[in-house]
Amino acid sequence: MRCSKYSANGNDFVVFHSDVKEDRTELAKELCHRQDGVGADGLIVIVPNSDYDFEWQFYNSDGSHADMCGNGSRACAHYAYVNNLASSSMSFLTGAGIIKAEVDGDMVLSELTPPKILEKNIEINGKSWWLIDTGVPHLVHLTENIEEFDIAEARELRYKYNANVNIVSLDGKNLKVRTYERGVEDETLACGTGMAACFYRAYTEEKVTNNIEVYPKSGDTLYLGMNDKTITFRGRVKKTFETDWVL
Ligand SMILES: N[C@H](CCC[C@H](N)C(=O)O)C(=O)O
Repeated sequence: MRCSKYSANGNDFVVFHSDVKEDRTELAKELCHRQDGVGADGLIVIVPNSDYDFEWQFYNSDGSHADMCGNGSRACAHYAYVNNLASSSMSFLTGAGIIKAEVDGDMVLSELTPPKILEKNIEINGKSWWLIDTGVPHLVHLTENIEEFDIAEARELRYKYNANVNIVSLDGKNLKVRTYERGVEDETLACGTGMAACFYRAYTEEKVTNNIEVYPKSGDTLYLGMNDKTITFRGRVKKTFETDWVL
């Protein structure tokens, strides 16, 4: 069975496809373990679907299921295309709904599900958070200093709101984002739905225009824009390893 490792701007995933949709919680924990396994932030398994190009199963590295993963959707689309599971333009079923993706070489664009502002102005310790759903829940705080990311505070908020936790700062007309990811239980080098939530808050508050660049912890460049009601998310993905692995 083909099994690939992808990095989507530092957010990394093990990806394979199977005819069988089954619980892979334990496999996700094993494969994602940084020392005893392949090492990744998540596991993506592509399975057949009668209505769309395919369906996916997404697991965080702790084995928890998540409905959506922005970076994972781009890695998954690239894997599906290069393994002839879909054409370069595809639609696939996730826990958050249908995701459309377009593969152009190593650049992949995902159209995320319509963002939803769940709560505004959650005042905690002098910070004002918005809770935004971009396929999974994200707390977003607009900061002056992106270097000041209090991981302990982020971890506390992650459990209190069962959400990923992001800080975002303006960088000219673009944005810098840092994310503490639920299910990885640490800061990751990039979080796609997190960048989308940060973009959506800044855009809603008219602090940025449409179609901007967003720079995650890895320093890579991602491109985000509003397309009527959905957020488009584009950037490079890199296949870092591949094996015809016997499961
Ligand atoms: N950890 C997230 C899922 C992965 C999100 C992130 N990797 C992305 O690129 O959107 C959660 O459990 O809500």
